[in-house]
Amino acid sequence: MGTVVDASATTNTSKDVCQNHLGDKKVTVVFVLGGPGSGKGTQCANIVEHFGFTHLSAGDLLRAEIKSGSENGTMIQNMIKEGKIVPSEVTIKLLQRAMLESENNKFLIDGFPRNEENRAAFEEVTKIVPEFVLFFDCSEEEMEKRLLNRNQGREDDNIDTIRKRFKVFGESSLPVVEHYNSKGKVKKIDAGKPINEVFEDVKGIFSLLHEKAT
Ligand SMILES: Nc1ncnc2c1ncn2[C@@H]1O[C@H](COP(=O)(O)OP(=O)(O)OP(=O)(O)O)[C@@H](O)[C@H]1O
Ligand SMILES: Nc1ccn([C@@H]2O[C@H](COP(=O)(O)O)[C@@H](O)[C@H]2O)c(=O)n1
Ligand SMILES: [Mg+2]
Repeated sequence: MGTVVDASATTNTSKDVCQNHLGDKKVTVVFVLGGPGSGKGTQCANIVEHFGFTHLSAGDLLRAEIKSGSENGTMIQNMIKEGKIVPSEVTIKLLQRAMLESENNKFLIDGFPRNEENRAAFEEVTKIVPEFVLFFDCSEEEMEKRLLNRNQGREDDNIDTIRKRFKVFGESSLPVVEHYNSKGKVKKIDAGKPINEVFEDVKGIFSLLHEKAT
């Protein structure tokens, strides 16, 4: 997907790791953003394995909430089928609970914030500042191909919903990436390459973070 994110403005030169507090623990948060099918979940699994982060996918947490029989389940299911963004208070509660229940203090938050409301509400409620935003840049053509071949039984992996998700991504999620880019927080990755090549680039970024933290 063509974006206006300027790769030259993506390097965070700060030597300090952001110190955020959640309850009584210090936490490091990396937001993982990118279009539907850009490979966020795939690369998060690799980062977990190599760098000891805990992966929290907002979409997975919402799907688990549907399965749990929650009172919000039907509303969430309808929003996901339409490719729409669930109200922030619901998603933020799920993310906060997952972080508090985890024994880890390093989190990859995948697929969040997805719009300006998500971003502002998370900042307001948690006061957490992301260390950086990992942004997977991929063409719609490639993402569509990947989603139609994913075969995980997701109700939103059909061509009608996929088109709606692309529209929401362009209209609501890319502006969030732009917001963080204007603050020098975005690390953009070419996600159109094969999985192992994408991970080589991702590794470079997380190795630097690891060095900064030690
Ligand atoms: N670099 C890649 N090259 C080819 N296929 C890939 C690549 N990365 C991921 N895939 C495949 O594409 C599909 C989508 O990947 P993944 O689930 O990681 O995307 P995602 O960004 O998390 O999508 P969503 O936003 O819909 O959750 C999966 O079937 C995955 O195996
Ligand atoms: N912050 C978010 C994240 C996701 N959703 C909804 O879930 C769908 C699937 O998300 P994936 O990241 O797993 O692709 C997404 O299309 C939204 O309907 C949300 O509302 N808010
Ligand atoms: Mg995913």
